Parts: sequence; structure tokens; C-alpha cells
Amino acid sequence: MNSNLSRLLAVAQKPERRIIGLMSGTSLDGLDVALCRFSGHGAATRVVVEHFATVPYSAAIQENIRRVFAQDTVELQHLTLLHAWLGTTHADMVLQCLAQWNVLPAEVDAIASHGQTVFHAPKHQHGLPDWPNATLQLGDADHLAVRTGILTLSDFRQKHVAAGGQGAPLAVYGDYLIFSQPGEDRLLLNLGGIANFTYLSGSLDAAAVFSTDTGPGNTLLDAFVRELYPGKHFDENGALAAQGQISRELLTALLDHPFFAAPIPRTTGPELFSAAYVRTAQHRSGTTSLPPHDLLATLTAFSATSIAGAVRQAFPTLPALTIYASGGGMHNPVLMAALQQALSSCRFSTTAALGISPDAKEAVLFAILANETLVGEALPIGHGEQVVPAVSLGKISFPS
Ligand SMILES: Nc1ncnc2c1ncn2[C@@H]1O[C@H](COP(=O)(O)OP(=O)(O)OP(=O)(O)O)[C@@H](O)[C@H]1O
Ligand SMILES: CC(=O)N[C@H]1[C@@H]2OC[C@@H](O2)[C@@H](O)[C@@H]1O[C@H](C)C(=O)O
Repeated sequence: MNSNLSRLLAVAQKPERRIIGLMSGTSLDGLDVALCRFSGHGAATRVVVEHFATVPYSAAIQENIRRVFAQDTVELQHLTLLHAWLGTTHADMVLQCLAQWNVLPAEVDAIASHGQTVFHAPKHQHGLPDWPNATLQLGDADHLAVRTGILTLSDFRQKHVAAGGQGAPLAVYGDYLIFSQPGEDRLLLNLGGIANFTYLSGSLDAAAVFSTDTGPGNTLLDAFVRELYPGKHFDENGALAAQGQISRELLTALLDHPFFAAPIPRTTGPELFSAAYVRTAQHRSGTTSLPPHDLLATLTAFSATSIAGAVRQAFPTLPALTIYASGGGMHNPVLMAALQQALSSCRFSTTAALGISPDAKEAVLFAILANETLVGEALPIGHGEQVVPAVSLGKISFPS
């Protein structure tokens, strides 16, 4: 048998596998690296996070990504170079983590690389009737595989799109496998740059499961903190927003967009929820001279209100849900307090209570996707409009 295929077979047949999940999200704060140990697959998946680190993105890396990130027009040479360069940069970050953890690359069975989303274009957002849903992640996985010597799975979103999805959220597959719990209706709420949630029924009914993006999480807060407070990158502990007053006029204008009435599931990104989106809403509501603290208070309320709105849209008579938060926004007490107030009948916790660090969760989820592709079967989840494509996800890059 071809040596690459026998290597693949050997990994699939191992009783346990070590898979590194890599995620660098819309916040561009760094690469999340989670070294996970797996046994089983599907409903029998067991995962232990052996090590986790976020390797921060330098200002240069951020700048190189921002030149194309969510931009309508880009320099094609830069985009091309960035694809290869991010692949090698992510490879070096993985090698750096492994060295720190005293783990040899040969002791790792696979890498699951999300890559860097640079443009997300679901049909409802690009608005071009003859063109499909589309999404683009950079950081070529052949570079990762060759440089690390580790089998690499990547580009998980394309199959989802090819099979009729919008390319996101993908968290639903892993959430379903590792967080379902008989007797508890759960929402797994990720507060990243963009916020999303997965619903898991306490009846363990796979057909009832769905997930959706809700709109902005931290992305607008980060953008305006960077602009209004040079040197700061985010509203640490909500300290800036806490000093402001919410502008009801601006909040109403921000919420006045068809995205918030579109059927669930829906996905989005900073292509829509950008500084320009906020400025347009400010003009419409006559709030262009809002003081910075008030603007941040209003943007925090915008995230909380749109998340709560999506939850209520999905569950008009809100059942007794337990919400398990993850992602950077859960460290923002102003955002969390607003969410708890808007969804006061829900119980709030974090994925730490379920054994997965909230900061590591998304990286772990991509490792789960790779484990399923290597040893599992495509999972039937959801139903009707909310069906989740039952496909294996990711492309396989061999080191040689
Ligand atoms: N202590 C804190 N106080 C307030 N906000 C925080 C804190 N820590 C992190 N954040 C927010 O979390 C963000 C990072 O979140 P995270 O790493 O989950 O995003 P991401 O993975 O890039 O996003 P996405 O899930 O959209 O891809 C930061 O940019 C910041 O806005
Ligand atoms: C296109 C893209 O990269 N989307 C991300 C982003 O970050 C959060 C939200 O928007 C979510 O839809 C998705 O990531 C998570 C991991 C997901 O697919 O579940």
C-alpha cells in the first residue's frame, strides 16, 4: 500500500490519537493551540486536553492579515504570499509549543488547522443571486505538514458549503459529540469576534440540535477600542464600557438590519459588522458625536441584545436552558451582566464546568472534527431548515 495511505490507516486504527487543534479567529489575537488526546469517535468520543496555549500574533502578523481581512479589494500578490507564509508561521508556532511541552512532533498523530478566515461570504451577505455561499481561510496546510512532519487536516469549511451549508458555525459537530447531556437543555455560547451558539437537547435528540451565528461578539468593541484608545486592543474587563451610558437611539439603529430577522441558522462576519456599519447607524440615529465610553457601552449592549434576540427567536417561550459560555467575551463582565439580564430565566456557566477550558474550546473543536474525519462516520444532526450537512470535513495533507 502507498506509504501515506498506510500511515493514515495506522492513525485511524490506533486506540488513542494525539491531535493538535489550531484556531485563529476573527479577533486576530493569536493562534490557539490545543494538544488533545482522543479515544473513540462519534458519541463515544473521549477527549483530554493535554496542553493549551495561545501564541500571540505580533503586530506585524496582525498587520499582514488586516491588509486582506474582510476587505473588498486586496493586492493579489499579498494574498498569495500570505497563504504560504501563514502556513509556515503556524507550523513554527506549533513547533514552538511542542518544544515548550517536551513533546516530539513524531508523538503527534495529526494537526487540525482551521486557518485564518479572511473573507466569509454567505449568500445573504454577498447578495449576488447567481453565486454560492463561500468562505476563505488562509494558511496552507501542505506547508504545515511538510514543516512539522505531522499529518495535517485543514480547510474544514469548504465541504460544509459544498454540502449546502454556509461554512459556519462548525462548532455544532463537536459540541454535539462532547457536550450533550441527558436531562439538560444546553446552549453552548461562544463569545468570539462573532458570537454563535449551539443548542443541545436534554433528550439527546440529534434532530433537535442546531447552531447559528448571532452577530457581533467582540469584533466591534475591539475595532473601536483600537481606534479611540491608541495602544489598547480590547476593552479589558469591560472597564471602558462600564463608564458609559447606553444610547438607545444608536442601539435601535444598530439592531435595524435584516440579518437579525433572517431565519436561523445564519452566519456572518466582520465583512458586515464593521466600523462602517456602526458609523452608518450613528448617522441614521444622529449619534455621531457620542462620547467614546457611551459608544462602547452601546456596542456592548448591541452584542448582548443581538445574542439574546437570537436565543429568543429560536425559543420564543424560553425553556430552562443552561448556557455554557466560552470565548474571549466571557471575560468581559459588562457583556456577561447584560446577557444575564436579557436572559434572566437561563442558568449561566462556562465550558470549564464541562471539563474544557473556555479559551481552548474552539481549537479543541477542530481537533474533534479531524478525529471524526480520520475514524468516525458522518453525523446526521438537525432537521429541516436547520439540518447540519452530514459529511466528513477537512482536506488531508501528507508531510511527504
Ligand atoms: N479580560 C477581558 N475583558 C474583556 N474582553 C476580553 C478579555 N479577554 C478577552 N477578551 C475579548 O476576547 C477577544 C478574543 O476572543 P477569542 O479569542 O474568543 O476570539 P476569536 O477566537 O478570535 O473569535 P471568533 O470565535 O469570532 O473566531 C479579545 O479580542 C477581546 O475582545
Ligand atoms: C467563517 C468563520 O471563520 N466563522 C467563525 C467566526 O468566529 C465565530 C463565528 O464566526 C463562527 O461562525 C466561526 O467559527 C466557529 C469556530 C465555528 O465555525 O463554529
